[in-house]
Amino acid sequence: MPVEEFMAGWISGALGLVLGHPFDTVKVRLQTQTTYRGITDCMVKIYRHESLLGFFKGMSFPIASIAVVNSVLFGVYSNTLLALTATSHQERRAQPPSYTHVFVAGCTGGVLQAYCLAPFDLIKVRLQNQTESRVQPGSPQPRYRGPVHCAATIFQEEGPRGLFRGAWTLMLRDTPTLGIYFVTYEGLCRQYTPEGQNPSSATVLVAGGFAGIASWVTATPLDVIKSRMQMDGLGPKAYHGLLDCMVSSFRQEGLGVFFRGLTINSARAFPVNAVTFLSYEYFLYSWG
Ligand SMILES: C[N+](C)(C)CCCC[C@H](N)C(=O)O
Repeated sequence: MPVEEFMAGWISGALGLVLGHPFDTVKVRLQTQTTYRGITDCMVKIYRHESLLGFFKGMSFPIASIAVVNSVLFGVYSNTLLALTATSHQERRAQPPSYTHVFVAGCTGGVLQAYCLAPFDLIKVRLQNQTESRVQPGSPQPRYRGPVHCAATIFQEEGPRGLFRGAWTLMLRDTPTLGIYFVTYEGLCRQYTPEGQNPSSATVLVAGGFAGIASWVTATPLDVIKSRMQMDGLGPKAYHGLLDCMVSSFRQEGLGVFFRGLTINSARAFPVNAVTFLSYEYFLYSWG
């Protein structure tokens, strides 16, 4: 089984992740807390109260986990295509796979990566939602002192299954939307590349950026629900499940609730996925 795809997926994922994390923190706060009036207000408050560090809360764990998550996504995607079409990454430019195959391979990568991502994502969301200041002495201690402490506390307070809170919603969010991700990327690359050639760096950047946006736009409604389900383990339970969370969020906040974080998700998605695809293609090309 070709392993370069796994390696390239890992490194490119890490590069994209650091770039996008500040956007991600603002997004999670906007989705789960009601104290902010919008993106700018949220950014100003985080900066004033928690300094620049506030934007990077909860990042160390995703950096460690991206090794697993992104390499599973890209590795499974590429190897599923290999199984479906019998063409390796290098051969795929000359013999492009059908969009159905690309979609199926993307969904397969999506299911497996969601399973690996679930506990890491839960911890990230819990840490990002802690608003205690780290710089002011004498401010109250946050509930979780760091990722490992957070994992241990969830395990103790909510049981081993607690670590997979929101996992089902995460899988529903990621399976079709990662199919869309790869179809958009492939589609745009083919559109702007002469037949049989490799896409230029500019094409890869733009196609990757728009693939990220397309995937996040379609993922946002379930992303909101996912974040809420993940937070719903602290204190009395607010929701009976995925459907109940959707219905009661809609009743209380209207249709707009499903688009919370859409602007910031898209703004983050472009640079993150442009860099992810560019470095992925670059590594595969230079190792190939
Ligand atoms: C499927 N969903 C839209 C949730 C994620 C797709 C993009 C994955 C990328 N690592 C990123 O963080 O942007």
